[in-house]
Amino acid sequence: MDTKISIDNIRKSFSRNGQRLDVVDGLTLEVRDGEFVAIVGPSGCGKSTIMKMISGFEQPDTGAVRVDGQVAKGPSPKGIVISQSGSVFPWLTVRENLMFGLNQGTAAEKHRLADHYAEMVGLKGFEHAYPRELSGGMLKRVEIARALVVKPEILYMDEPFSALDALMNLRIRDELLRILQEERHTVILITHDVEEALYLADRIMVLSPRPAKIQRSFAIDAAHPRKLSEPRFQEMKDAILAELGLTLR
Ligand SMILES: Nc1ncnc2c1ncn2[C@@H]1O[C@H](COP(=O)(O)OP(=O)(O)OP(=O)(O)O)[C@@H](O)[C@H]1O
Repeated sequence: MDTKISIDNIRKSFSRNGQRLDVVDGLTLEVRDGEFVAIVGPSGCGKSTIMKMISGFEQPDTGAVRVDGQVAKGPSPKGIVISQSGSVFPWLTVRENLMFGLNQGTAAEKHRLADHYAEMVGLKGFEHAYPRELSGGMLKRVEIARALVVKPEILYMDEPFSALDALMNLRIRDELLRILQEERHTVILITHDVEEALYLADRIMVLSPRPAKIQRSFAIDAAHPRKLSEPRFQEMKDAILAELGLTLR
């Protein structure tokens, strides 16, 4: 498979109270077209900063991020970010939210596309509902549908499910996998949830404490759905937690 995203030795520091804070310290990673890469790291190590640089919203001090071989100087139209905070407009219905990013086509075509993606994420029948009428899990589905409707080549997911309760989190993971089987996207997921990464990703990159760099990577050569209770996943989970400095007895 071809390289989709190439992250070449990126560094980032911030200045705080006149002091330099090194946040990312030489991160290098190649993501193949259609690959699902999860990045896990300890709290405050620089995960969101890394995601902002990869998605083009922040520029690295040195190094470069390339998408399809082109240096990313800003957010690429090829990718879309799904974050924890959410971006659903409360004053628009589900259908209107989904239509918002569509620039081409007639109103009827936009309706059809919006309703298709609403159905895909399990929101059929809620096209005319307002966000305040939806549960947290349904809102997250609107978020995912809003990202998918513009047919992005890359999904950048920054702790997208962390605000959901545990059960809804598990459901949404399965929906995401189902959608990715229907429409292949390249995905970068930032998470602190090792099981989420093990369940979803083709590869897991474990970050060091701040300043962040890749400490170790784990390839997961296993089909979906995955049963995380299997010994091989438990062993990998223990190894990842050990990398994060959490050794369980
Ligand atoms: N724009 C900024 N200016 C100054 N410092 C910043 C800026 N953005 C992030 N930082 C600092 O960089 C460090 C890493 O922040 P970042 O949000 O990337 O970490 P994180 O791993 O995503 O955190 P968390 O696990 O809590 O979500 C923190 O100490 C933060 O205060």
